[in-house]
Amino acid sequence: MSIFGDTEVQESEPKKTIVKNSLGIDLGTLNTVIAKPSGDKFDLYQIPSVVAVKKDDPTAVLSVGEEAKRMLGRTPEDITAVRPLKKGVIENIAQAQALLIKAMEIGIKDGESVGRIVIGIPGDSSEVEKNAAEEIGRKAGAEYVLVISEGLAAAIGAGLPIAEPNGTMVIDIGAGSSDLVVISLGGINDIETVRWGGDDIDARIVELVAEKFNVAISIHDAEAAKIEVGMVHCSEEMENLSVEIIGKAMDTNRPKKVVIDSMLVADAAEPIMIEVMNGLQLILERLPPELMMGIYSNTVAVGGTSRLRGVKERIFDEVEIPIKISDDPMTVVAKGTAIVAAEPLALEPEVRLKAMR
Ligand SMILES: Nc1ncnc2c1ncn2[C@@H]1O[C@H](COP(=O)(O)OP(=O)(O)OP(=O)(O)O)[C@@H](O)[C@H]1O
Repeated sequence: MSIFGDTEVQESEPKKTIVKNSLGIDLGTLNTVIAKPSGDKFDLYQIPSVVAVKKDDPTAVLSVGEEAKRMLGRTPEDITAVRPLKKGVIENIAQAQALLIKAMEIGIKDGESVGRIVIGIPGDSSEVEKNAAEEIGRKAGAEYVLVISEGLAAAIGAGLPIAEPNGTMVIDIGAGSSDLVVISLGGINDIETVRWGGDDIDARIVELVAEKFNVAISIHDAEAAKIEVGMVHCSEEMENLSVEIIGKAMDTNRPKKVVIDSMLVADAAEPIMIEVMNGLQLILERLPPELMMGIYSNTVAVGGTSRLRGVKERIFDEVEIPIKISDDPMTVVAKGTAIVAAEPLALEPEVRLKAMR
């Protein structure tokens, strides 16, 4: 269990009615983030979205979270470590349920009952996927489960004026998928989901290093290099940083040092950025002029991949919308779900109906 700060002060209004033992959960492809309302702040926890299962019975979950992640790549022959979500979509219900139960155990102390949980899932999830998430929450022991779109949750967590008619937009660039969500009058007005994200950048870095240097590197080293020196192509000049990695020479099978620089990461990120930009163009094509002013003044980027240097500049280059990168891009969805969980009035009934599309 990793607690990464329970001291952040939420800027939103103090809550009126706190529902006992309410939890917000962002069920992510890479990480599951749990936010527990605590006064006007949140206790935040994060676990890797990984479970270890028996190879011959993928529903037999042996461990979840950190412990399962440590097993990735080094499991005994009969055990495998897998992610229950792929590209933001629940792939295996039993595994996702184990993940959710773990998340609830972390957020709720022993012997306490789980009152109300709100789960954020990608906004373009099908009815089947949405029902599966609700079902999992109930099976995991929650009295009340509400599933809302991650984009709407992010907007609430970021304190955007979601109830106003002018509109706001959230650009959520995650690990497996990216959601572009327009919100007005408390509901989702339009959404475009691109099944690409930071994981794809890591995979591209591995490919580019193999092509360029004939060296195989691990996906974990690729991700670490991306986080350390990463950027995306944009019109503004960014410092070209570099990091050394030891990989395996593909011709000699010996260790070999390679240098990964920001330009290589930007090249690897380019196909993903193009997909996100195309999604943005589609949203803008459909956007009624009435919402343009709101979008122009109130667009926030969230999700871990929005931390790459140059994302803000690239978006302005492409669509001339000045965006703000969230201060807490990886926890804002969980915070938004926790606000809804703690404050039943955060989403009015008619808004709830619009919380998914
Ligand atoms: N500082 C950083 N710079 C660039 N990328 C980062 C940084 N920190 C995290 N990431 C990337 O962000 C991604 C994880 O983001 P996030 O936690 O928002 O995704 P998720 O919610 O698990 O995924 P999804 O939204 O697709 O279900 C990973 O690809 C990770 O490598």
